[in-house]
Amino acid sequence: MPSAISPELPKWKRPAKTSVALDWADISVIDLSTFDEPGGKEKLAEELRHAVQTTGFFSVTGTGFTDEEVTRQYSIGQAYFNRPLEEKAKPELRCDFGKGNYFGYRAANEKRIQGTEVLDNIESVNIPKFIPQLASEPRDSFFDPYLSEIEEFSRRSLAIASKIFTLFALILELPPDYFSSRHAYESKSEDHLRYMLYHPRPEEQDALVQNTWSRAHTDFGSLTLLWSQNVAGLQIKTFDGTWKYIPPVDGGIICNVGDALQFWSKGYLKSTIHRVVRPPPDQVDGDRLGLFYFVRPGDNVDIAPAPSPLLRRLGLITDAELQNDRPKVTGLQYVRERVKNYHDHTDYADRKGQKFRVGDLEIEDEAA
Ligand SMILES: O=C(O)CCC(=O)C(=O)O
Ligand SMILES: [Fe+2]
Repeated sequence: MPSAISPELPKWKRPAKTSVALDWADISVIDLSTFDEPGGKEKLAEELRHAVQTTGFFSVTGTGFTDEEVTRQYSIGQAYFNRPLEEKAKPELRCDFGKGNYFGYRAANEKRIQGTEVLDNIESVNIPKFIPQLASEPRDSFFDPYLSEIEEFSRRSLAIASKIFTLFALILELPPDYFSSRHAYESKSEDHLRYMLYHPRPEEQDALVQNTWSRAHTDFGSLTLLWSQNVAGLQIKTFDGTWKYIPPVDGGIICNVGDALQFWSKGYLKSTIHRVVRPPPDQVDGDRLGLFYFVRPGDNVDIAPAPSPLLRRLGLITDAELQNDRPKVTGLQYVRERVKNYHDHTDYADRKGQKFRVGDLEIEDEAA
C-alpha cells in the first residue's frame, strides 16, 4: 500500500531553454482559470475553435497544477528510468504490443528505424487509470510508494481534459457532456499517464534517419496532454506544410486533438501531424524526459460521427450517415488495433501513405 508520506527523491532539474533561434509555431494559450466564470466557457470555446482551426495544437494554463507538483512527477519518472534495465524490462511489466496493449514498459534500443541499423532511442512507461477494472494491468512496484500522488495527478489530468472536451462539445453545439461522458475516469479505457525518455544518439546515427526521434504521426486517441518542456524537438506540420517547433509555454500543458476526436467531428477538429527530431546543439547532450496524459476513448464507446448541428449545417455529416446501422467500432477495438499496427514490428519503418482499416475507419499510420 502507498505510504501516507511519500519518500524523498532526487529533484529533477528542468533543462534550460535553447538559445538557438528555431522556427517556432504560434501556439494559442487557453487560460482555463476563467472556465467557471459567467460566459467563461463560451469565450474559451471561441478561442479554442480558432486554435484548432489554425495549428491544431494549443496550450492550456490555469490548470491548477503547481510547478512543484509537475516537477515531482518528472522526479518520479527520472528515478524510475534510472533503474537497471533488467528491473524495468521484466516480461510481466512490458507492453504487450502483440495484443495492442500499451500499458507498461517499452524499452529503447529494441527496434530499428527506417530499415537502418539505427535503434529506437525512446523508453516509456504507461500507467493506467486507477480503477478496479485495470488493477491487473502491468504496474512496476517501483511506483508503489508514490501511488497516491500519481493517482491524484492522473485524476486531475483527466479533469483538465474534461474541461477541454466540454469546450469541444460547445463548439460542435452538442450537449456539454457529449465527449466528457465518453471519457469518464471510472469507465474502463486505454488512457494512461506516461513518463517518456529520449536518449541522445550520436550525430552520425541521427543523420542516417533524417534526425528522426519519433516519426511523423497523429495521436491515436481523443486528446493528448503534454506538459510543456524546454528541450526543443517536437514539431508540428502546419496547414501550409511547413514544420514548426512547439515552443515552451511556462506553466502550460500542450494539448492536441487525436484521431478519435477527428473521427467524431468528421475532420472539423483536426489531429495535427507531428514528429520529434534531434534537439538543437545546446540541448542535445542530455536526456529528454517528457510527461503526458493520453486520453483514449472509453472501451465501449462507439467511434462514430457525432450528431452535431454545426457539422450538419457545414455538410460534413448527413442524416443518412447518422442513421447508418454500421457495425460499431468500439474505443477498445480501435485503440488496440492502432497500437498493434504501429508498435508490433521490429522496425519503425517508413510507412508513409500506407493505410489500414478498423471497421469503417480508414487510418494512415505514418502521416506523409
Ligand atoms: O515527445 C514529444 O514531445 C511528443 C511525443 C509524441 O508525439 C507521442 O508520444 O505521441
Ligand atoms: Fe504524438
